Amino acid sequence: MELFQKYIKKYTLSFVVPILAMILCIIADNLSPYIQKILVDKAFKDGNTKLLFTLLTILFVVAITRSIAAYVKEYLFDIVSLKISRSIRQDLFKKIQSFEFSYFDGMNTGELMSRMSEDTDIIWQTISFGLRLFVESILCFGLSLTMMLFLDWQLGLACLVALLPIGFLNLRFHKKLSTNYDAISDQTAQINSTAQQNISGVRLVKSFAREKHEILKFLNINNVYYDLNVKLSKVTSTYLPLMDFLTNISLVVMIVFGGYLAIKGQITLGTLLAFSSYVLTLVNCSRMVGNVTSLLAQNKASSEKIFTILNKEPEILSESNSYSPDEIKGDIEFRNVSLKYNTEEDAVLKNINLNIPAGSTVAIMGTTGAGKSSLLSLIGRYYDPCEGEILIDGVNVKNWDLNLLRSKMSIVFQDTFLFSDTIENNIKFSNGDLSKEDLITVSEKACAYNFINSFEDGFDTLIGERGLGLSGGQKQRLSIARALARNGKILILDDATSALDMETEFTLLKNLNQNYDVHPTTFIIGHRISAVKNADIILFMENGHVVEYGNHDELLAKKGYYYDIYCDQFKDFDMLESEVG
Ligand SMILES: Nc1ncnc2c1ncn2[C@@H]1O[C@H](COP(=O)(O)OP(=O)(O)OP(=O)(O)O)[C@@H](O)[C@H]1O
Repeated sequence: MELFQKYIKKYTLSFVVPILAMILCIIADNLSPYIQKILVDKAFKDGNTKLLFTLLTILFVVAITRSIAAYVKEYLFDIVSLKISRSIRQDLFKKIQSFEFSYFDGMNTGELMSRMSEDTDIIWQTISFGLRLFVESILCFGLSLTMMLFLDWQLGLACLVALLPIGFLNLRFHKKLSTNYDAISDQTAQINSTAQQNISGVRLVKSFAREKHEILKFLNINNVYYDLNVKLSKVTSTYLPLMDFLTNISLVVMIVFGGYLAIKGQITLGTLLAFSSYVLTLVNCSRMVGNVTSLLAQNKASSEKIFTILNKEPEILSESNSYSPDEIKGDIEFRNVSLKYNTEEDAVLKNINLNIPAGSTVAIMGTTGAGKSSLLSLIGRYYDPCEGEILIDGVNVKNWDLNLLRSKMSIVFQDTFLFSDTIENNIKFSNGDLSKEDLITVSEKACAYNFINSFEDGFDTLIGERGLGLSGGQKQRLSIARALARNGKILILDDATSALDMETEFTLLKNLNQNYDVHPTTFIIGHRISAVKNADIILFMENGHVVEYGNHDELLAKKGYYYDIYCDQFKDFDMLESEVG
């Protein structure tokens, strides 16, 4: 709630005019019955036409003023609530951008989408409608009650006592709704997340003919959502009529007791008429508070979830006075580095020590799950090691300005991701200033230019959901072109050529070694000897350890893991040679 107040405070000034307009409406609403009372008691009774005309004019002016004030109030409350929800959504998006990889490992996209859309919308509705009505109803209730007590304290008090149980009921109602909305909000996130995952993985679902299973899975989640809402409906339909009943009781009290006082001559007919208007206002205010209670409860559930994210601090951050040199060389050192993704689990990297001079090409091989990607993820601080340190140009990565460090690196992840946009924009994602000439150069280097050119719209071709589908190898080459466009001093290709045929892979890797002013320190995770053999350093990883280190010739001479793979991959050639030869 503190953060919610922070946003309200931020826009305090924007609330001034709509609140004044609201107060004007409330005064107008409470003035009219009083004028009507004078109309009946003085103008009608005494046949005073001059007074009658004056009072009707005042009633007309009050009505016009109220309409204008109501317009200003509605419009400006809408504007300020839109501003607040825009601000929250923006801060939420900014916060999500600041989180490290491990945050997203434990969070699903659908849940975050719910926070950004439905939950933020609820906050908007609460401020523009719920909170406003709540405050308006309470103020209006207070003023009407004061007027009633002023006109006749006995009758006013009797109506108030009749209305008291509603306050108590409202509190209980709010509590019950809060619990229900909390569960509904979680379930909405679940629905979003399931639908989002299904749509993203629609090809997989179809290729395994798992549509029925997915429909059933969604049905179960949807049913839980339905049950929760039915439960909520039960609460609402029990409480709201009960509140209506109690509010109507006060009307009966007013009619019976007020009629009695009028017959006794203790109050005038005009007072009775004004009372009936005031009691109706009290009844409406009570109903309104009951109705918006539901929205306020919804808001409580949503804002708690949003503010849990906003209150969370990212774990991987630049230090103040961080190291931000003009240039980066690309010397990389791993000193006694170990990594754990989860504190309770075993380390996935164990005491790694490496020294990689700037400009070298390092190839990493190893069994699946050996820790190759994990090792490279430490260079750009996507994760921090649990022990040891990584130094770039002799400075611990933790002391580097994170943004600067990452802006000097290019990476192609194992899972290719391209935006639903044009090919040009996808490549330029890493460097918005890339000239047309450089766009062509990097595409050629990544062996992508020919196939891009074969498309009717060339670089303007739309890819992804809205546009043309691409093959796995084409996607990989576009991702490599995107990485090259950054022209970083550290280049990481995490199994980025796995979908390419050997010849294209060979050409691409050869291109990577040419035409640089300064060759970047390059890491290539690969499985084919042909892809790694020309590297300056080849690492072989096994179960979180670097078990072999050297160049191609050195590793062959060692007759270890690398040698075994070499023999395995080239035995067919030997067989062929011996068969042909
Ligand atoms: N984000 C993560 N959270 C938790 N564990 C992870 C995460 N990423 C990887 N791991 C685990 O760390 C270990 C090393 O994974 P890593 O991806 O580094 O291996 P790899 O050698 O690159 O494998 P592959 O060749 O299959 O890509 C594996 O046991 C994997 O399950």
